Amino acid sequence: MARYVRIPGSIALITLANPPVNALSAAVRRGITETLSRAIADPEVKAVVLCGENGNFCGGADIKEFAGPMSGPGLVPMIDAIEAGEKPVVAAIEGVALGGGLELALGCHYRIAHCKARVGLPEVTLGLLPAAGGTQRLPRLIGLSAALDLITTGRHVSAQEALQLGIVDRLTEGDTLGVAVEFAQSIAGQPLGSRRLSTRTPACPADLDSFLQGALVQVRRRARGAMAPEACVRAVGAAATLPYSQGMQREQELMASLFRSAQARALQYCFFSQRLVGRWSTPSGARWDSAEPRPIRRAAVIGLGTMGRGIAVSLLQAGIAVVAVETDEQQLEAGRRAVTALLERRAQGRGSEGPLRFTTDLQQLRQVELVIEAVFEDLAVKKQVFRQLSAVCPADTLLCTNTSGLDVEQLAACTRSPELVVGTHFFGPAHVMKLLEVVYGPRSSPVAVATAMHLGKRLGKVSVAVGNCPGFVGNRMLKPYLEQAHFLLEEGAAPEQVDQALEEFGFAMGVFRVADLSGLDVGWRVRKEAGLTGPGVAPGESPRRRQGRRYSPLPDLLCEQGRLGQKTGRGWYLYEGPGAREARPDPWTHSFLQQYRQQHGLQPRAVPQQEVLERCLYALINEGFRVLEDGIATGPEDIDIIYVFGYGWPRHRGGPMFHAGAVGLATVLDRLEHYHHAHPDIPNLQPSALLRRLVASGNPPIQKWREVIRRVRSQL
Ligand SMILES: CC/C=C/CC(=O)SCCNC(=O)CCNC(=O)[C@H](O)C(C)(C)COP(=O)(O)OP(=O)(O)OC[C@H]1O[C@@H](n2cnc3c(N)ncnc32)[C@H](O)[C@@H]1OP(=O)(O)O
Repeated sequence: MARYVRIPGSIALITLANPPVNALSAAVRRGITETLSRAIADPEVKAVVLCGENGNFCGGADIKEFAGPMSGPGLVPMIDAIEAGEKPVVAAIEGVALGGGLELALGCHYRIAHCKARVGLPEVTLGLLPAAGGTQRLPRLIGLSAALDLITTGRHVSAQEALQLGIVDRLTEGDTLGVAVEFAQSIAGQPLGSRRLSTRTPACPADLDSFLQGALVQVRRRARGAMAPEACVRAVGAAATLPYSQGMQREQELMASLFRSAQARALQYCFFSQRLVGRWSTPSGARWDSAEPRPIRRAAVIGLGTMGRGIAVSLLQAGIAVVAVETDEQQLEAGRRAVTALLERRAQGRGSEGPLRFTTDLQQLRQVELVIEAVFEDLAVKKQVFRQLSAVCPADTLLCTNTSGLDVEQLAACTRSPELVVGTHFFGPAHVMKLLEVVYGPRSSPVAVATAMHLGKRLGKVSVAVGNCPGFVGNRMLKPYLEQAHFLLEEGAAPEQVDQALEEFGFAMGVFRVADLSGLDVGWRVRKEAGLTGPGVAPGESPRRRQGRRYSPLPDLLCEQGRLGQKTGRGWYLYEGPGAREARPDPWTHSFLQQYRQQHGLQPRAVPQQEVLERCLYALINEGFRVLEDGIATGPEDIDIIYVFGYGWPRHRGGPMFHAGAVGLATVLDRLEHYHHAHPDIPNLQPSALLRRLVASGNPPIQKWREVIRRVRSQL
């Protein structure tokens, strides 16, 4: 679908028409090919302007087509034909020119962009590379170094940066199309020569080999195990060393190695899942398309600890006025300094922020439309805060709790309007991390859920609506994962061995390095409150059994030794000193584990890497199936997005539930049965009913799981 219009002054206008983003589907490619031939054949036409309908130039190739057989004209010959033509083609870029959309624009001889447009080659984020000449033309236009940055990160570039880099020739604040048409008239008949980017020689760094080597090291570090970034480096490297036609051949070969890869499938699944979670629904029938969010202009944050500070910054940056509340002047002052410093650090190049007020007086909340409570993670303290909030805030104020797993309904019960209470589980640092779990309680109203989900979007977060249970989705699933890691230490593994297996799988940090970073005392406090350790434990109870199941006291024992992680300079690992970050294996930990095993009569064994992965990951996945059975998450995509955006699950592996499907559900079931048989005292290894049902249903693709989930839920 591309429209063709002849406009006065010998200009042909070709408009891509495939809303919402004019993706280059087979029909659009056909449309461009045909209309371009028409323009070339028409002797009256002296120049062509290419634009997109609906305020968007083009969002790239149609990702939905990737799963099926490719049909219609290829992108490469289509773009080559534009570049090789004798009539100048001007791209008029509004909205976005991304991926194949930018490659199309690079095949044009001139590019004129609206000042609010964005361009980029985000193929790497889909497990691909820009294989319609992007890896060959962009370096020839802006130099190897800048092109490599854009292509390996996939970042979107503002129109201003695109102008500075030389990607676009001119910006306009007004009528992009009008400017492009006028420009096309002015250059009609001029020689095209080096406007054909394929004829240029790219500007390269002096020591090309070490530059490319350095780039490979960098991309490997950034996304461990991801194939596409490496392929991008190699393709861009080819632009520097080979003539254009051979570079294009290399680009095609590298693309062929990626196109049908499991990683590309996983990343494209993430793309669509990220959008799917926005179309939320709850068991009570509330839905994204029927519940109307309330506008939020003024909000309050209660508690200016680490999380509260980040939440306040996030709100302010979204242009929302914030009242920041602390209990006493000293804490308030500390909060004020921290928030101001964060805002200053992030100020450069950002838009205007909403006004900010600090107070210790809850009466100042009479005007706010939404409150986010971010006090200490203690139910009694939070209940007290909710009682106070309910007394001072207007009755229609939405009250949110930032908790990582406490019961939202118990807090709602402390208020006069329980239907206006939801959980907003931010991830730290809250102004950086992209995930927001929006937790609806049994009484949360559709408008409350819709407002929190909409707020998350305004804050630039990926929001996922989840049900109310201890730990919600993310932390609930984390528990069996952590538990397995501790059991593996008891059985003979070392922390660095477990971490290495997980890091080779793709996590940025293994479980023990993460624990040291976040502080071992966090979990210790939770376990004490749950009566698993400390004074709440019944006298005479075995240290390795709690509540009728296997328990590992290892992390408690470390805390009792004052080993709380990085902040104390020692945890599972040893650090240079308190606050230092480089983790070193600690002989103390090894001998502590040895003594522990001896004390409990445990015969250490060599734990294979595969067992580390299977037990940690499959225990987590198994809990994911239970989360689905219980209706806490609506579909596997919700879980996967939570894990990719909040828990460092490697994106190129799609998320835990996608990974289970990729490994094969029957395999996951088989391995869980095997491990449960070997460890009958670990209930988390017992395969869930849903997993069994999915296997019995013939291992359907993940997109079909929801049907089976509905059946299982209806029978429970
Ligand atoms: C032969 C192989 C060649 C590959 C080269 C390529 O071009 S690969 C594709 C490269 N392009 C991209 O990665 C861009 C992907 N899209 C986006 O980043 C964003 O969608 C956007 C264009 C920046 C627009 O963002 P916005 O927030 O405004 O909207 P949504 O993201 O919600 O998108 C609206 C709907 O459009 C669908 N969609 C977007 N891009 C594509 C695409 N390239 N192909 C197919 N569909 C696309 C998106 O899925 C949304 O659909 P819904 O059904 O409404 O969820």
